[in-house]
Amino acid sequence: MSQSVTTLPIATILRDYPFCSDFFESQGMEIPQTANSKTLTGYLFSLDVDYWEDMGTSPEATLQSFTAFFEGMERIANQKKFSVESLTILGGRNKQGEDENITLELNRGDVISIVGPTGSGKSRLLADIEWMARRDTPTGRGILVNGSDPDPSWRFSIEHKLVAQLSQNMNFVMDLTVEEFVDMHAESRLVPERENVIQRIMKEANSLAGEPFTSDTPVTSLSGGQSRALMIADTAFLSRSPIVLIDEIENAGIDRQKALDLLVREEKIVLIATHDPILALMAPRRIVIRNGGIVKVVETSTVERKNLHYLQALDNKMLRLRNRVRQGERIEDATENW
Ligand SMILES: Nc1ncnc2c1ncn2[C@@H]1O[C@H](COP(=O)(O)OP(=O)(O)OP(=O)(O)O)[C@@H](O)[C@H]1O
Repeated sequence: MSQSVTTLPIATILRDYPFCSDFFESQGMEIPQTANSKTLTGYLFSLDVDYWEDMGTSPEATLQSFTAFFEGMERIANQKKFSVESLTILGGRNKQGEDENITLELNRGDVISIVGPTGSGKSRLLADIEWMARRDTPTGRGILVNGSDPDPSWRFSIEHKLVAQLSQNMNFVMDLTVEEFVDMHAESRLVPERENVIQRIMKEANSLAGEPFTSDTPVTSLSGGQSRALMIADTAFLSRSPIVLIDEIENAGIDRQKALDLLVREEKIVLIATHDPILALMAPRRIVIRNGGIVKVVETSTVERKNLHYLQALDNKMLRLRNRVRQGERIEDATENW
């Protein structure tokens, strides 16, 4: 495919593969309008020796770099075709070396929380999934994708990046606005109609975050909750990874239910390690971990789901209390109406 592209007229290349203009720009090549009807190969070989001397390269080397660039971009575009229908966790051993004795299958659109005391092994389970464990981690667990052993090379492959991980600390170090950050990400994913996608991400991120932010906000000035909200919306719309691992979102002050709904709508498999009972009950199932091992999987019952709004009301009371303390108020009515 990429070989034949170089024999197409430049105008056709730029129309059908608009990302190619980035290649020419990065090479410092300004292609005049008059060359649009020439093939890329024809144009490059029509340039004189002085031009190539100035550029410090040759038409052959430029064609070779173009072909490598084009093939790389095509590979990225083709990632869409790999679909994960199921993820299976094959039990390993707990910290005492006892068998977990479990096989757990998750399907597209499933959300499952992971609960257990501090140090019990919640993050370890997420790490096993991210690493696509093949009985080669301290837990001895195995992970299957679509019922089969994933190829070990996927661990390092950008094309098969199956897992997106949202960790507790998201620190931006780039000097970019929110819009520039999302646009850069969308561009690297070859997303068509980037403007629309950016707007959707901004809208969803703002509906998740407590405090709104605009597209010209520098990413470095986002609060913890706002960056979390941005990354969740960004993951939902731009990440091709079908599996999303979340390590704690409870402290980020974002709308947890909306965050889950958004990821589910995009048909991701979502696993959330959490100490937050509300978040744990929002998921239809929860994995209970003790002493490094999965001890059971509990389905959220109808009663639990029904009672969720009581817990949320309690949580809102705590939030109001927190805000009052933050404002410097004295709290002497805590037993009455917070
Ligand atoms: N089955 C296991 N076998 C051996 N080591 C394990 C096992 N499970 C967990 N560990 C180890 O136990 C330690 C604590 O686990 P981990 O960090 O996953 O706990 P956690 O539940 O996420 O804790 P926290 O709630 O504090 O974040 C880690 O060093 C981890 O590698």
